[in-house]
Amino acid sequence: MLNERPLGGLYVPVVAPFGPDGELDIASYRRYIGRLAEEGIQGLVVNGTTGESPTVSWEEVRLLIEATREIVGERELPILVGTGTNDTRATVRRTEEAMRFGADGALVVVPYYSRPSQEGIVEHFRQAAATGLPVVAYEIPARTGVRLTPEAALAILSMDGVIGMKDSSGDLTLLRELLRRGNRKPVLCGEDALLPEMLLAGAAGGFLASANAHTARFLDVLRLFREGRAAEGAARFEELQACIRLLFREPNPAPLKWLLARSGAISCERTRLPLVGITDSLKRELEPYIPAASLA
Ligand SMILES: O=C(O)C1=N[C@H](C(=O)O)C[C@H](O)C1
Repeated sequence: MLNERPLGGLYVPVVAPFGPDGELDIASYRRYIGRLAEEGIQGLVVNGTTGESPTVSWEEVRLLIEATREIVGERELPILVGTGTNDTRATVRRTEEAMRFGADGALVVVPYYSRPSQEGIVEHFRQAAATGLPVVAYEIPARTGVRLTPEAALAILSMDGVIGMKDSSGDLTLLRELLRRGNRKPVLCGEDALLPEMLLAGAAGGFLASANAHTARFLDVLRLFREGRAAEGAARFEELQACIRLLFREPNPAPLKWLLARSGAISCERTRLPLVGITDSLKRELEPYIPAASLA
Protein backbone atom coordinates (compact mmCIF):
# COMPACT_ATOMS: atom_id res chain seq x y z
CA MET A 1 0.00 0.00 0.00
CA LEU A 2 1.25 3.45 -0.89
CA ASN A 3 1.20 5.06 2.53
CA GLU A 4 3.30 2.26 4.00
CA ARG A 5 6.19 2.82 1.62
CA PRO A 6 7.56 6.07 0.32
CA LEU A 7 6.63 7.27 -3.11
CA GLY A 8 9.62 7.22 -5.46
CA GLY A 9 11.22 5.85 -8.60
CA LEU A 10 9.45 5.60 -11.94
CA TYR A 11 5.68 5.94 -12.17
CA VAL A 12 4.36 5.51 -15.70
CA PRO A 13 1.16 7.38 -16.63
CA VAL A 14 -0.63 5.03 -19.01
CA VAL A 15 -2.59 5.77 -22.17
CA ALA A 16 -6.23 4.76 -22.70
CA PRO A 17 -6.17 2.85 -26.01
CA PHE A 18 -9.14 3.42 -28.33
CA GLY A 19 -10.17 1.45 -31.39
CA PRO A 20 -10.55 3.07 -34.83
CA ASP A 21 -14.14 3.90 -33.81
CA GLY A 22 -12.91 5.85 -30.76
CA GLU A 23 -14.28 3.33 -28.25
CA LEU A 24 -12.13 2.10 -25.37
CA ASP A 25 -10.13 -0.99 -26.41
CA ILE A 26 -9.80 -2.93 -23.17
CA ALA A 27 -8.21 -5.98 -24.82
CA SER A 28 -5.38 -3.81 -26.14
CA TYR A 29 -5.10 -2.07 -22.75
CA ARG A 30 -4.70 -5.39 -20.96
CA ARG A 31 -1.85 -6.51 -23.23
CA TYR A 32 -0.11 -3.15 -22.87
CA ILE A 33 -0.42 -3.03 -19.07
CA GLY A 34 0.74 -6.65 -18.82
CA ARG A 35 3.96 -5.68 -20.61
CA LEU A 36 4.53 -2.51 -18.55
CA ALA A 37 3.99 -4.37 -15.30
CA GLU A 38 6.94 -6.62 -16.21
CA GLU A 39 9.35 -3.71 -16.70
CA GLY A 40 10.41 -3.17 -13.09
CA ILE A 41 8.72 0.22 -12.71
CA GLN A 42 7.53 1.46 -9.31
CA GLY A 43 3.93 2.31 -10.19
CA LEU A 44 1.25 3.01 -12.78
CA VAL A 45 -0.93 6.08 -13.18
CA VAL A 46 -4.39 5.54 -14.65
CA ASN A 47 -6.46 8.49 -15.90
CA GLY A 48 -3.70 11.08 -15.87
CA THR A 49 -3.27 13.66 -18.63
CA THR A 50 -1.66 10.88 -20.67
CA GLY A 51 -4.76 8.74 -20.07
CA GLU A 52 -6.86 11.49 -21.72
CA SER A 53 -8.77 12.17 -18.51
CA PRO A 54 -10.78 15.06 -20.01
CA THR A 55 -12.46 12.75 -22.54
CA VAL A 56 -12.55 9.38 -20.75
CA SER A 57 -15.79 8.91 -18.83
CA TRP A 58 -15.73 7.95 -15.16
CA GLU A 59 -17.43 4.65 -16.06
CA GLU A 60 -14.56 3.94 -18.46
CA VAL A 61 -12.07 4.85 -15.72
CA ARG A 62 -13.70 2.21 -13.52
CA LEU A 63 -13.16 -0.40 -16.27
CA LEU A 64 -9.53 0.70 -16.61
CA ILE A 65 -8.89 0.52 -12.85
CA GLU A 66 -10.49 -2.90 -12.58
CA ALA A 67 -8.54 -4.24 -15.57
CA THR A 68 -5.29 -2.80 -14.17
CA ARG A 69 -5.96 -4.31 -10.73
CA GLU A 70 -6.60 -7.71 -12.29
CA ILE A 71 -3.43 -7.62 -14.39
CA VAL A 72 -1.18 -6.25 -11.67
CA GLY A 73 -2.60 -8.96 -9.37
CA GLU A 74 -0.42 -9.73 -6.40
CA ARG A 75 2.55 -7.74 -7.70
CA GLU A 76 3.73 -4.91 -5.46
CA LEU A 77 2.97 -2.35 -8.14
CA PRO A 78 0.86 0.54 -6.87
CA ILE A 79 -1.94 1.93 -9.03
CA LEU A 80 -2.49 5.66 -8.75
CA VAL A 81 -5.67 7.02 -10.28
CA GLY A 82 -6.33 10.55 -11.46
CA THR A 83 -9.43 11.59 -9.52
CA GLY A 84 -8.99 15.36 -9.39
CA THR A 85 -11.43 17.69 -11.11
CA ASN A 86 -12.17 21.38 -10.63
CA ASP A 87 -15.12 20.52 -8.37
CA THR A 88 -14.20 19.51 -4.80
CA ARG A 89 -17.34 17.43 -4.23
CA ALA A 90 -16.81 15.49 -7.45
CA THR A 91 -13.13 15.00 -6.56
CA VAL A 92 -14.04 13.57 -3.15
CA ARG A 93 -16.67 11.28 -4.68
CA ARG A 94 -14.28 10.03 -7.37
CA THR A 95 -11.50 9.48 -4.84
CA GLU A 96 -13.80 7.40 -2.64
CA GLU A 97 -14.98 5.42 -5.65
CA ALA A 98 -11.46 4.88 -6.98
CA MET A 99 -10.57 3.34 -3.61
CA ARG A 100 -13.50 0.92 -3.96
CA PHE A 101 -12.54 0.09 -7.56
CA GLY A 102 -9.03 -0.97 -6.44
CA ALA A 103 -6.79 2.12 -6.55
CA ASP A 104 -3.83 2.36 -4.15
CA GLY A 105 -3.70 6.14 -4.32
CA ALA A 106 -5.18 9.18 -6.00
CA LEU A 107 -3.43 11.74 -8.18
CA VAL A 108 -5.28 14.96 -7.45
CA VAL A 109 -4.56 17.89 -9.72
CA VAL A 110 -4.75 21.48 -8.49
CA PRO A 111 -8.31 22.52 -9.43
CA TYR A 112 -8.20 24.03 -12.90
CA TYR A 113 -10.13 26.66 -14.83
CA SER A 114 -11.93 28.49 -12.00
CA ARG A 115 -8.59 29.82 -10.68
CA PRO A 116 -9.46 29.48 -6.98
CA SER A 117 -7.57 31.24 -4.18
CA GLN A 118 -4.72 29.41 -2.42
CA GLU A 119 -7.05 29.00 0.56
CA GLY A 120 -9.65 27.28 -1.62
CA ILE A 121 -7.02 25.01 -3.18
CA VAL A 122 -5.70 23.96 0.25
CA GLU A 123 -9.25 23.16 1.39
CA HIS A 124 -9.84 21.15 -1.82
CA PHE A 125 -6.86 18.96 -0.92
CA ARG A 126 -7.91 18.72 2.73
CA GLN A 127 -11.23 17.22 1.67
CA ALA A 128 -9.64 14.85 -0.86
CA ALA A 129 -7.07 13.73 1.73
CA ALA A 130 -9.82 13.04 4.28
CA THR A 131 -11.23 10.23 2.08
CA GLY A 132 -8.62 7.77 3.35
CA LEU A 133 -7.08 7.05 -0.08
CA PRO A 134 -3.47 8.31 -0.11
CA VAL A 135 -3.30 11.47 -2.21
CA VAL A 136 -0.50 12.70 -4.47
CA ALA A 137 -0.96 16.41 -5.22
CA TYR A 138 -0.35 17.38 -8.83
CA GLU A 139 0.96 20.87 -9.59
CA ILE A 140 0.82 21.75 -13.30
CA PRO A 141 0.14 25.49 -13.66
CA ALA A 142 0.46 25.52 -17.46
CA ARG A 143 -2.64 23.33 -17.58
CA THR A 144 -4.58 24.50 -14.52
CA GLY A 145 -4.20 28.28 -14.91
CA VAL A 146 -3.21 28.77 -11.28
CA ARG A 147 0.17 28.38 -9.55
CA LEU A 148 0.59 27.00 -6.02
CA THR A 149 2.52 29.28 -3.66
CA PRO A 150 5.25 27.50 -1.64
CA GLU A 151 3.14 28.13 1.50
CA ALA A 152 0.10 26.42 -0.01
CA ALA A 153 2.23 23.56 -1.38
CA LEU A 154 3.74 23.03 2.06
CA ALA A 155 0.33 23.18 3.73
CA ILE A 156 -0.92 20.49 1.33
CA LEU A 157 2.17 18.32 1.77
CA SER A 158 1.88 18.47 5.55
CA MET A 159 -1.61 16.94 5.51
CA ASP A 160 -1.78 13.40 6.89
CA GLY A 161 -3.43 11.85 3.84
CA VAL A 162 -1.09 13.50 1.32
CA ILE A 163 1.91 11.29 0.56
CA GLY A 164 3.76 13.46 -1.97
CA MET A 165 3.63 15.72 -4.96
CA LYS A 166 4.02 15.48 -8.71
CA ASP A 167 5.78 18.70 -9.71
CA SER A 168 5.11 19.78 -13.29
CA SER A 169 5.63 23.45 -12.50
CA GLY A 170 8.21 23.68 -15.28
CA ASP A 171 11.30 24.71 -13.32
CA LEU A 172 13.12 24.03 -10.05
CA THR A 173 11.79 26.95 -8.01
CA LEU A 174 9.04 25.13 -6.12
CA LEU A 175 11.13 22.01 -5.47
CA ARG A 176 14.04 24.07 -4.08
CA GLU A 177 11.74 26.22 -2.00
CA LEU A 178 10.01 23.18 -0.48
CA LEU A 179 13.36 21.69 0.42
CA ARG A 180 14.54 24.98 1.95
CA ARG A 181 11.39 25.11 4.06
CA GLY A 182 11.98 21.61 5.42
CA ASN A 183 9.48 19.54 3.42
CA ARG A 184 10.04 15.83 4.08
CA LYS A 185 7.47 14.31 1.73
CA PRO A 186 8.60 13.04 -1.67
CA VAL A 187 8.29 15.35 -4.65
CA LEU A 188 8.54 13.65 -8.05
CA CYS A 189 9.34 15.19 -11.42
CA GLY A 190 6.34 15.57 -13.74
CA GLU A 191 8.18 17.42 -16.48
CA ASP A 192 9.98 14.72 -18.47
CA ALA A 193 12.67 16.95 -19.99
CA LEU A 194 13.73 18.23 -16.54
CA LEU A 195 14.31 14.83 -14.94
CA PRO A 196 18.11 15.07 -14.30
CA GLU A 197 17.94 18.62 -12.92
CA MET A 198 15.04 17.72 -10.66
CA LEU A 199 16.72 14.55 -9.39
CA LEU A 200 19.82 16.58 -8.57
CA ALA A 201 17.66 19.12 -6.75
CA GLY A 202 16.13 16.38 -4.59
CA ALA A 203 13.21 14.87 -6.53
CA ALA A 204 12.45 11.29 -5.50
CA GLY A 205 11.72 10.05 -9.03
CA GLY A 206 9.39 10.88 -11.89
CA PHE A 207 5.93 10.55 -13.34
CA LEU A 208 7.03 10.32 -16.95
CA ALA A 209 4.70 9.75 -19.87
CA SER A 210 7.68 9.35 -22.20
CA ALA A 211 8.85 6.33 -20.16
CA ASN A 212 6.06 4.33 -21.80
CA ALA A 213 8.63 3.82 -24.55
CA HIS A 214 12.20 2.70 -23.81
CA THR A 215 11.17 2.14 -20.20
CA ALA A 216 14.32 0.21 -19.28
CA ARG A 217 16.48 3.15 -20.33
CA PHE A 218 14.57 5.52 -18.03
CA LEU A 219 14.94 3.02 -15.20
CA ASP A 220 18.65 2.95 -15.89
CA VAL A 221 18.86 6.74 -15.60
CA LEU A 222 17.05 6.65 -12.25
CA ARG A 223 19.29 3.84 -11.01
CA LEU A 224 22.45 5.77 -11.89
CA PHE A 225 21.21 8.85 -10.03
CA ARG A 226 20.21 6.70 -7.05
CA GLU A 227 23.72 5.24 -6.98
CA GLY A 228 25.21 8.74 -6.95
CA ARG A 229 26.45 8.41 -10.57
CA ALA A 230 24.75 11.61 -11.69
CA ALA A 231 27.09 12.41 -14.59
CA GLU A 232 26.54 8.96 -16.11
CA GLY A 233 22.80 9.25 -15.46
CA ALA A 234 22.65 12.65 -17.14
CA ALA A 235 24.61 11.35 -20.14
CA ARG A 236 22.26 8.36 -20.45
CA PHE A 237 19.29 10.71 -20.19
CA GLU A 238 20.74 12.95 -22.93
CA GLU A 239 20.33 10.00 -25.34
CA LEU A 240 16.58 10.05 -24.57
CA GLN A 241 16.06 13.81 -24.81
CA ALA A 242 15.48 14.02 -28.57
CA CYS A 243 12.69 11.45 -28.32
CA ILE A 244 11.18 13.21 -25.28
CA ARG A 245 11.12 16.55 -27.12
CA LEU A 246 9.31 14.97 -30.05
CA LEU A 247 6.79 13.27 -27.75
CA PHE A 248 5.75 16.68 -26.41
CA ARG A 249 6.02 18.69 -29.62
CA GLU A 250 2.34 18.07 -30.31
CA PRO A 251 -0.28 17.61 -27.57
CA ASN A 252 0.37 14.64 -25.26
CA PRO A 253 -0.54 11.78 -25.64
CA ALA A 254 -1.03 11.86 -29.44
CA PRO A 255 2.69 11.40 -30.32
CA LEU A 256 3.10 8.75 -27.62
CA LYS A 257 0.05 6.82 -28.81
CA TRP A 258 1.42 6.86 -32.36
CA LEU A 259 4.77 5.48 -31.13
CA LEU A 260 3.09 2.81 -29.00
CA ALA A 261 0.82 1.78 -31.85
CA ARG A 262 3.74 1.57 -34.29
CA SER A 263 5.67 -0.64 -31.84
CA GLY A 264 2.64 -2.91 -31.43
CA ALA A 265 2.22 -2.08 -27.72
CA ILE A 266 -1.34 -0.85 -28.41
CA SER A 267 -3.53 -1.59 -31.40
CA CYS A 268 -4.39 1.90 -32.60
CA GLU A 269 -3.10 5.46 -32.13
CA ARG A 270 -6.56 7.05 -32.06
CA THR A 271 -7.16 9.91 -29.60
CA ARG A 272 -10.48 11.57 -28.83
CA LEU A 273 -11.33 15.07 -30.03
CA PRO A 274 -10.26 17.75 -29.48
CA LEU A 275 -6.95 15.86 -29.59
CA VAL A 276 -6.15 14.85 -33.14
CA GLY A 277 -3.58 12.55 -34.74
CA ILE A 278 -0.03 13.82 -35.19
CA THR A 279 1.31 15.49 -38.32
CA ASP A 280 3.15 13.55 -41.02
CA SER A 281 6.30 15.52 -40.36
CA LEU A 282 6.31 14.49 -36.69
CA LYS A 283 5.70 10.87 -37.72
CA ARG A 284 8.80 11.02 -39.91
CA GLU A 285 10.86 12.42 -37.04
CA LEU A 286 9.55 9.86 -34.54
CA GLU A 287 10.20 6.91 -36.86
CA PRO A 288 13.77 6.25 -35.57
CA TYR A 289 12.47 6.06 -31.99
CA ILE A 290 9.96 3.28 -32.53
CA PRO A 291 11.04 0.58 -30.05
CA ALA A 292 12.70 -2.18 -32.05
CA ALA A 293 10.82 -5.24 -30.80
CA SER A 294 7.25 -5.73 -31.90
CA LEU A 295 5.22 -6.02 -28.69
CA ALA A 296 1.96 -7.10 -30.30
O1 LIG B 1 -0.30 11.94 -17.50
C1 LIG B 1 0.50 12.42 -16.75
O2 LIG B 1 0.39 12.22 -15.53
C2 LIG B 1 1.55 13.28 -17.27
N1 LIG B 1 1.23 14.34 -17.86
C3 LIG B 1 2.11 15.35 -18.23
C4 LIG B 1 1.49 16.18 -19.29
O3 LIG B 1 0.99 15.66 -20.29
O4 LIG B 1 1.52 17.40 -19.17
C5 LIG B 1 3.43 14.79 -18.65
C6 LIG B 1 3.95 13.82 -17.70
O5 LIG B 1 4.92 13.07 -18.35
C7 LIG B 1 2.95 12.91 -17.12
